[in-house]
Amino acid sequence: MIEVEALTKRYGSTTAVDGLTFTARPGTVTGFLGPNGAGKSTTMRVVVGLERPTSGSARVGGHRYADLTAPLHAVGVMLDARSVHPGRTAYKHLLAMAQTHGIGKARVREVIAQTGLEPAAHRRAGTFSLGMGQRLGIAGALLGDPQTLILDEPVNGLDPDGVLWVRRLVRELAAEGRTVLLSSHLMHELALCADRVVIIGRGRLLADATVQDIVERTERAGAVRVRTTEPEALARELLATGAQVTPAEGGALQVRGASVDEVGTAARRCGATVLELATESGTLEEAYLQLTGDAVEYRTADTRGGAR
Ligand SMILES: Nc1ncnc2c1ncn2[C@@H]1O[C@H](COP(=O)(O)OP(=O)(O)OP(=O)(O)O)[C@@H](O)[C@H]1O
Repeated sequence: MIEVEALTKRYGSTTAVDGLTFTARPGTVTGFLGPNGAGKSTTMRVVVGLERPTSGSARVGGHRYADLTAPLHAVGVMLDARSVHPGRTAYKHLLAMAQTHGIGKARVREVIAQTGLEPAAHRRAGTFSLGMGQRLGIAGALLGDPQTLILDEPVNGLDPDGVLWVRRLVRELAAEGRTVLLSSHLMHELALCADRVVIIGRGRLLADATVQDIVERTERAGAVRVRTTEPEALARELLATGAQVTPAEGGALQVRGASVDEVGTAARRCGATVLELATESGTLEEAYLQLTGDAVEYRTADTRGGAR
């Protein structure tokens, strides 16, 4: 369990984290999202004792990280996969970590096998690809068989096989009752592997809910999309029943305030042939973009030439 409570972290005049409260629970994969500079890394660094909070607190399994006597057994952390000494082999790196906690060589070999690093175990980490470095970082996080895992961008640099492997791994870890906090900018991937998401912007909480709840809050969710041979006639028919109708992509109509059945019946009344009819559902990416629209620190001009 990770409990972040009223956490604030300032660097001089920059407030990186601003009164943030959330809990990542056992048996759950919690996705941690936010635009660049939102304060995710700072929050994770405070949780694992690399930064002191300005105010508020962060606890792992009920303890401050600094009070943990054997941190590797309590929380497995992968914050920066490149932080490995480049001259050390994967095996030596993990063995050095293991020795700080009296963990045996058998466990080192176990996590090497679990993360698919066997063929590279005796190669220097400096020669590793980004994806192999990620696997080594995850191996280090798993070493102490911890109840809580914090993984910053674990799928970054992984090939499709690796992405699938991380997805299965985090699901398995949660199924074993562990707490997994996972940051990623890959919304589609997070939607597949996270149960809940915590979304922050400018250091503040924007949303803390299940993926399903968040997706249901999108502007598109619950609307009906209909494509017909007689869009004008159907629009008139629906407007007369009090529904709201707007033009949608591909000559379709987006309808609010009427169910699929009601739209189908209205089409029959006005003699329109229905070519397509479905309830729309949003995506985590849409929900994220809607929620963080005002909290993006670094904007890029969009493809139409204007700022979003
Ligand atoms: N050591 C530091 N000194 C000064 N400012 C910092 C420091 N670390 C982070 N910041 C600032 O705090 C804010 C939050 O940064 P943080 O790295 O936590 O964001 P993030 O959500 O992890 O971003 P990203 O997705 O880009 O990794 C940013 O404005 C950043 O510039």
